[in-house]
Amino acid sequence: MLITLEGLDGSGKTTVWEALQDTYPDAVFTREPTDSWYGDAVYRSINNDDADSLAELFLYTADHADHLSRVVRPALADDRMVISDRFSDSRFAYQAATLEDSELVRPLEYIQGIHRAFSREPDLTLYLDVDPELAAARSGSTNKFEQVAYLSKVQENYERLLKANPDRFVRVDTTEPPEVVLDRVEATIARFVNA
Ligand SMILES: Nc1ncnc2c1ncn2[C@@H]1O[C@H](COP(=O)(O)OP(=O)(O)O)[C@@H](O)[C@H]1O
Ligand SMILES: Cc1cn([C@H]2C[C@H](O)[C@@H](COP(=O)(O)OP(=O)(O)O)O2)c(=O)[nH]c1=O
Repeated sequence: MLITLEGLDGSGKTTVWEALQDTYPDAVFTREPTDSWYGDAVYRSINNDDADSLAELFLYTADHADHLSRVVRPALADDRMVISDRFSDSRFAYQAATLEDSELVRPLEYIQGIHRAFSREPDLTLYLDVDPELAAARSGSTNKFEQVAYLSKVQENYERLLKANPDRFVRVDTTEPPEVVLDRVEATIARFVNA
């Protein structure tokens, strides 16, 4: 079973992901960008304000391909629960925003198409919902993606994904304190696992 955590920067994904490690000690905890050299390349691009957005999409996608074949698919083949802090939906939401004014006609659909050929859809995606202003304040706006205007576009893309996949996504309100958010996430996962 593949469970993913998605949301804007500062939505509290990593806080939840860390806490879940105590609740599910047998699960495989992983994340994108990964800690491989592909992930290092991605972080170099994140920290480069002049990075080409299309090149960046392919760096993130290369990291995802390696993540899938090296970590995710083997764990799922062993019947392990995999919990990933960000996954393909981050590309659909973020890179569709960076590529909005590019030569691509429908960036979100284009990026989904690339993934469809080789990727694996999560079974359950927890969307940690936060407005862009709070997200930027919580994340400290430390990189080029953490600005309110950009995060608003990313949020719109996430909303499109939620609308298109109502059975896979569960929205969690993150204006509540971290322990309440964690309770909601755990209850959702428990319902899903026991269904
Ligand atoms: N529910 C919450 N309410 C208030 N602050 C939170 C909440 N969840 C996380 N935070 C704080 O917001 C910041 C960003 O959280 P983090 O888990 O790193 O988010 P993300 O991984 O989505 O970027 C951290 O300082 C964290 O302590
Ligand atoms: C995985 C992924 C991340 N990102 C962005 C979101 C973040 O701004 C940045 C780094 O991700 P991450 O380390 O998860 O940041 P945070 O904990 O602040 O949410 O990379 C993409 O644009 N596309 C992607 O496919």
